[in-house]
Amino acid sequence: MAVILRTEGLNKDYRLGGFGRAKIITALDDVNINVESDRPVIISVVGESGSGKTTLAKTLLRLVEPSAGRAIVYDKVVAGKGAQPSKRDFMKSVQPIFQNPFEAFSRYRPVDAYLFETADRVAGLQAKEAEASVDHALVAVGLDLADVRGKYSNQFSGGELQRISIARALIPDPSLIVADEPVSMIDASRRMIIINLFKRLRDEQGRSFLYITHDLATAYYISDFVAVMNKGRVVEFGAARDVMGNPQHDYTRLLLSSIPTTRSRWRPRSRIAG
Ligand SMILES: Nc1ncnc2c1ncn2[C@@H]1O[C@H](COP(=O)(O)OP(=O)(O)OP(=O)(O)O)[C@@H](O)[C@H]1O
Repeated sequence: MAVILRTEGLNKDYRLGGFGRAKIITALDDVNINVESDRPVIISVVGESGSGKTTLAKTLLRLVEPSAGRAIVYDKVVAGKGAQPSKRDFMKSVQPIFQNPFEAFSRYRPVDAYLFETADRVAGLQAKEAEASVDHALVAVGLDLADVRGKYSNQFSGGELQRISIARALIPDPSLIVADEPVSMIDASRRMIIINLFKRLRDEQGRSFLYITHDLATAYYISDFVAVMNKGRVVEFGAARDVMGNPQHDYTRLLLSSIPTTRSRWRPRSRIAG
């Protein structure tokens, strides 16, 4: 079994204010998560605003350096002491999807230019391979190169643009995709297209996901594992059916009680390792 994601004593302190008036904000406080599996998984991180979810995502994406501890993705230390892969190797194995697809693409540059740039600079593909890889990635998200070539971000809906972001993330053939609130800016009617796409990419392409969300309903629906964060700490972590079906922590119960209608419809996936 591979260690798909493990964090060991992960800590992140932000220092605010000048000398003498400095205030320390502990965004991650001894975060320990361990997911070992022989199949790809979707791990959701839920918690209210300010609980540290984005800081965890940024740490795994190497956008912030942890103050202590380390993170392991697919058996490699990717953040903290002893981080192994070079930047390019790292970007091939862990790719991001961000909240606002309109911020990911400038309106003055055709979106396919971003895809070809990723194929060249991150995946290291030659022109012909790049063309095939970009098209393949777009087909995986329900589009193709002919739909996208030469068009600008304002010619797409938020949902389409987020699917193009996902295609971009697929081009380097990553093992883990870190998706920070990927549907919160998308029209409610189109959210499930993205959520179902994550499931399909897990099952058909073997990608694992870290899905960061406020939305417990979609977390219920797609997760194999769930981490519940509160004030920088992971207060509950485990197989989704355990955390959501039999929460042990008061904070998890509080979160769950805020969505009673969805909870009553939730059913665990039978193949979750337990
Ligand atoms: N660059 C920063 N400098 C200082 N404090 C920060 C910085 N980034 C985050 N924080 C603080 O760290 C804590 C955790 O923030 P974080 O964005 O990780 O939470 P979150 O759970 O993702 O919240 P949200 O759901 O609102 O995005 C908060 O108190 C936040 O104000």
